[in-house]
Amino acid sequence: MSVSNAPILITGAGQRVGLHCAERLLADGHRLIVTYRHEKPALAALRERGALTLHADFDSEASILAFIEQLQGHTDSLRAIVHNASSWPADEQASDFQQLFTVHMLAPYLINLHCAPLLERSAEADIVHISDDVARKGSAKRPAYCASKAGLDSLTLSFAARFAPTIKVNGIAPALLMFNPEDDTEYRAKALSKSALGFEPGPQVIYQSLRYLLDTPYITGTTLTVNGGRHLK
Ligand SMILES: NC(=O)C1=CN([C@@H]2O[C@H](COP(=O)(O)OP(=O)(O)OC[C@H]3O[C@@H](n4cnc5c(N)ncnc54)[C@H](OP(=O)(O)O)[C@@H]3O)[C@@H](O)[C@H]2O)C=CC1
Ligand SMILES: Nc1nc2c(c(=O)[nH]1)N=C([C@H](O)[C@@H](O)CO)CN2
Repeated sequence: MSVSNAPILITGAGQRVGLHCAERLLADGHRLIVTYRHEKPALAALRERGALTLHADFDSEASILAFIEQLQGHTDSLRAIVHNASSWPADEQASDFQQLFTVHMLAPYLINLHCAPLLERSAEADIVHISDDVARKGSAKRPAYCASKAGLDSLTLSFAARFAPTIKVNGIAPALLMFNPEDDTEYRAKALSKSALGFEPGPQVIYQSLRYLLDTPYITGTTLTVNGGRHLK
């Protein structure tokens, strides 16, 4: 028996893009489960609007498996899983390598494998990996971050083939979406100059892409590029 109002899971939804998508999906009428690592003021509002907030730090196989067990205790179905949680070190060190691959690859890999049965109980089912356009060309400054996102793009292809036809698996690969408060004027100008469209789009372009993937039944194994035309410069 398929479940029509199964919840959507978004990881790392305490702030910025994940929070925006959580708010929009609640407004669309979806039931929602979000993960957070550090308590944030915005989480209280999500709870007031009915979202289930689960603490999760995807820093080891054990912690990821513990989250999965926690999740399975709260729901027996899922409409979608959005893998948004991510770390972006300002000054990447070799010591960051393991944690970047854990959050960007091991967490989506284990959650997808263990939670596929929950998705299978939903009439429509989607997995969406939030990647990064930088995987297209590499990153001299953040090679491990970039490689971990490239690996996530590969998981999109593999899980799309593995879970078809019951679960669609797609990705969204943004370039600049939102600056961070510490980004100075020079950095901001340089980042904006890297795209053909030249502006900071904000988190809504990820929600629009996510809505498109959730609503379109004939797309799987696809990663949407949302980069303002960086590849044209
Ligand atoms: N912002 C941008 O311009 C761009 C973003 N992207 C991608 O879009 C997505 C959203 O970006 P953005 O909103 O800026 O992301 P953030 O940098 O704001 O991080 C999102 C969340 O991930 C959580 N997180 C980080 N590490 C872990 C971990 N080990 N376990 C669990 N949660 C963790 C953080 O939790 P906490 O805060 O509690 O530590 C944070 O709230 C990301 O996947 C990002 O890589 C891609 C290109 C550009
Ligand atoms: N987890 C995060 N990943 C990324 C972020 C971020 O703030 N958090 N920011 C970027 C940059 O905007 C980059 O795309 C342009 O300089 C990339 N990934």
